[in-house]
Amino acid sequence: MDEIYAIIPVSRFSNAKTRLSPFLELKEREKLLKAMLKDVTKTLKPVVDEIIIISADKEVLEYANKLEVLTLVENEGLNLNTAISQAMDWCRHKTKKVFIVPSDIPLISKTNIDALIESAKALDFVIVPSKGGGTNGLIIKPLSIDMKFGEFSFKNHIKEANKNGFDPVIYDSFYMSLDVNIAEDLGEIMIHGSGCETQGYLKDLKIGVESIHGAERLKITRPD
Ligand SMILES: Nc1nc2c(ncn2[C@@H]2O[C@H](COP(=O)(O)OP(=O)(O)OP(=O)(O)O)[C@@H](O)[C@H]2O)c(=O)[nH]1
Ligand SMILES: C[C@H](OP(=O)(O)O)C(=O)O
Repeated sequence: MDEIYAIIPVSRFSNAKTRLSPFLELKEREKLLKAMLKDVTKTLKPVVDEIIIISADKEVLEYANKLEVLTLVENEGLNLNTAISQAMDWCRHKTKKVFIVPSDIPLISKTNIDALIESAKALDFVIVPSKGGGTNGLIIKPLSIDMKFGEFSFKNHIKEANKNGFDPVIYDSFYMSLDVNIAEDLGEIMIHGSGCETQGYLKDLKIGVESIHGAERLKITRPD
């Protein structure tokens, strides 16, 4: 039996990062997702036994093949939580642990991923919080809790851990907490993401970032 597999759920390219649609066009959002997937898979490859990308989108799965990871076709009618459960079911007799990771955390390469994986091997439940109350990493035994991705999933995953008798360990990583959902998040990638594929793509788009001290922290710019 292997030690740990990463599971990366990926939505359809046509649904990719809809909250960025005021700022990036559909094709640009697809390219952003591809760049983020490159960063995430490159970071995970050396530290896990397998990476599984699960998606309902044929084109996403074709791209995943190019990244040389395993792919699973999501069953029809599933949502994010049930898709992850499908992937966990597929690997439950193959690996002791799964590391559930979203596709939109390109700064994962800046965190101490070896330390996270090593410490998690001896633990039942490790969770990485995201900005805004979500979950950007979960290391558990396959199917040992119900998936609660969605609104305030960090709090809900902790509840699930407690309900199932696990002692939740919180792994605090600034870089992994930064998922890319809105324009301001692109600014964080411009600030912290040197060397990342994702920053390279945003530079191609000539995305700029300025510090402002108003209702928002960052102003994101782009030439017309
Ligand atoms: N397989 C699968 N992955 C999903 C699904 N919905 C979201 N994801 C993935 O789950 C992770 C977290 O997604 P979110 O940040 O909540 O949403 P998003 O779809 O990327 O972006 P928005 O459209 O802006 O909400 C990302 O890796 C998504 O690609 C789904 O229905 N199936
Ligand atoms: C799926 C959701 O992602 P977010 O909306 O925080 O990006 C979550 O982490 O529960």
